[in-house]
Amino acid sequence: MTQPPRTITSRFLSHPNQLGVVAVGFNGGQMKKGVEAAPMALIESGLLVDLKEDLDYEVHHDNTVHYYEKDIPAEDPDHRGMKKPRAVSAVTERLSSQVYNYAKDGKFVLTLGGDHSIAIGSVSGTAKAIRERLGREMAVIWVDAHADINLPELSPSGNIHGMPMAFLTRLAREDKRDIFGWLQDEHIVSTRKLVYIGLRDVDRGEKKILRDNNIKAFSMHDIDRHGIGRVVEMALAHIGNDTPIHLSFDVDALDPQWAPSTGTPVRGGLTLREGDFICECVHETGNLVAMDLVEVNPSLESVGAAETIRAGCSLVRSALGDTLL
Ligand SMILES: NC(=[NH2+])NCCC[C@H](N)C(=O)O
Ligand SMILES: [Mn+2]
Ligand SMILES: [Mn+2]
Repeated sequence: MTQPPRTITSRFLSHPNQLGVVAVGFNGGQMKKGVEAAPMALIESGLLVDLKEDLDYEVHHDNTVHYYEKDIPAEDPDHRGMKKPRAVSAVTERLSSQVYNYAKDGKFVLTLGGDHSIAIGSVSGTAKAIRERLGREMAVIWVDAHADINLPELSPSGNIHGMPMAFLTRLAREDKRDIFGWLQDEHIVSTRKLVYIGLRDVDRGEKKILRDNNIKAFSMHDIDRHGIGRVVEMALAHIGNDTPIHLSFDVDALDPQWAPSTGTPVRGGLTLREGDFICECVHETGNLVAMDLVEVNPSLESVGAAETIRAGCSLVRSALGDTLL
């Protein structure tokens, strides 16, 4: 269906119709191969063409899926229980500057993962650009079955895709430059500006972190109790209407019925319609400046891969202003 041309507005972007896209084929934040193929699969299914042709975005993309082979060190022993810490650090450091380069011009930045460890790069890059450009702190809406805020020592798996929010808030810190020591003050997100939606598999240590730091979190229980409409309203009210938003969407927030092809599926999740609704509402604020879509793994559950890719495309389109009517 063709849509009437649309005026794209945003309080915090100088070029709200310009979209910088970074395709990140990285899987080193967890152990399952296949998640590196997601950006290609999403693009091949027509995502960027839709954004150009249906939604009128001017898409800036280097037509490359980045695998960062040259940045990945040969030697990468575990450190504080973290697996592949130098690889994740090097890749996210590079990604951070790629995202920053689009965001500093006032473009919207879309990062297609890859596993969720890449948010260390995308969120830090946006946060730095927003600070420089607007002198403001940015908020993060993290839609996920998981909180991804494990401290290295408390992580049950050692997989860094379960830790990005810990490094981004400085709850986890490391001085070695090649293990996230490159993260500076300008890259950091305040725990007050973080909101979760969709949680249902949170580790013991993470629950304590959420409680001790008073982090705003809406679980599936909250969604069952209040309905998705009220939950999104409360999440946005917590952030306030004067704050730029980075939306980090892990496809495993959706129920495996809608997104079976993902590395750590958890039953009892969002319907695709609820996921799209979250994205639509965040778009409607006019405050969204960046989005990640992560954890699509087309090689898992081969029957469900096309379904999962379609769900991912739908979430991105919704966040970028696609409407039903
Ligand atoms: N981005 C994700 N899918 N994260 C899953 C994390 C699972 C678990 N909490 C861990 O730390 O290992
Ligand atoms: Mn997850
Ligand atoms: Mn995640």
